[in-house]
Amino acid sequence: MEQPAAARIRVPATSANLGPAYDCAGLALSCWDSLDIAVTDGGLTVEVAGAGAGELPTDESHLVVRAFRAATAELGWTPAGLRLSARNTIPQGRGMGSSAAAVTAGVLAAWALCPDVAEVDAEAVLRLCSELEGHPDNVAPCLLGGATLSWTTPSGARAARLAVDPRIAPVLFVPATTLATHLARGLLPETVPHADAAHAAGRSALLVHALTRDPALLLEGTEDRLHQAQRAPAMPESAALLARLRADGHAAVVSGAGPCVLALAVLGPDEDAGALDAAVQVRALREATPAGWECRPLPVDPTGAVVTPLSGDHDAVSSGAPGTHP
Ligand SMILES: Nc1ncnc2c1ncn2[C@@H]1O[C@H](COP(=O)(O)OP(=O)(O)O)[C@@H](O)[C@H]1O
Ligand SMILES: N[C@@H](CCOP(=O)(O)O)C(=O)O
Repeated sequence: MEQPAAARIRVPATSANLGPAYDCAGLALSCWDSLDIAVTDGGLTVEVAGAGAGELPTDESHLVVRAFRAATAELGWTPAGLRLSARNTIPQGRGMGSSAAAVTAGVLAAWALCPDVAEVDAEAVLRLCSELEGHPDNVAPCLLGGATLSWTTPSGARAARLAVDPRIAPVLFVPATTLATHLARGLLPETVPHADAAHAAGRSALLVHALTRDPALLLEGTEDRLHQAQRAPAMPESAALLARLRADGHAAVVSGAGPCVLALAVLGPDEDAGALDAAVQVRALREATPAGWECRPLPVDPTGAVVTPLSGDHDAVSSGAPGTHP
């Protein structure tokens, strides 16, 4: 069976941690980068439109290219040349998982285009993406869609998908400023008190229950002691917004390593679920938006990464987990 010479890869933004579940929970959001990647006779061409245009490199150091090369090396394949055309809508350095999306796109492209591969191995892709990214909590929802739990074993990262309660509506607050994830990780202490570890374990377990069965518990289920306060000096506006939203009863968290803030609104008329009228909630959140920030309701992306062959004579290539588009 002939592999496609080119593929279109669509990868979603993700919000990691969701409060207490540091490095292990994440949510895919309806905001995507789309990349056309083609094998050519030689050389490397990189074009970037949208987020990062004119700023991201267009050579071998481009993150999608680096991830593609890492995957082709694992697959034992050396393509002659490569053409990459990216249309990005995920802002970089904001805590929306742009680097995980880039890594996922590059690794999936290698699997989709490699002539010796019949189908994408979802486990191998998750393992390599997590190694390249350094933690699995963004790449797991990027690949699988919805909300995921992810963890690392001696043989690599693994992930499980959660069925998110459909009343939960993510609303993202996006500042103009950026914070590199590696710098934010450097702000965290080597160790934490046992009481804080116990708090994180309890709240993370509660978070899963609240996300899947009882959204009324989201405010308590998103309480964090492991990273948000420790990183606050690097993003004081985010910390202030977070405190204000939580004091008003919104289940708000720092998105990933920040500086975006994510609020999990609970929509619908079901008072037992702690829901307010949808319009009231979204209006209240919009009114809380600081000057210079953008308030973006972003529904959960249930699908995750999508791979579409752009030529060749066989059906869409996918990991089996990521969806496919006709
Ligand atoms: N679409 C992309 N294409 C190429 N490189 C990217 C892309 N998105 C992110 N990156 C790289 O990752 C960096 C941002 O990663 P990171 O600090 O983890 O922020 P984020 O929270 O957005 O993932 C960028 O500065 C860039 O080097
Ligand atoms: N668990 C990580 C998540 C980083 O997410 P990003 O979207 O900021 O890359 C962390 O908190 O460092």
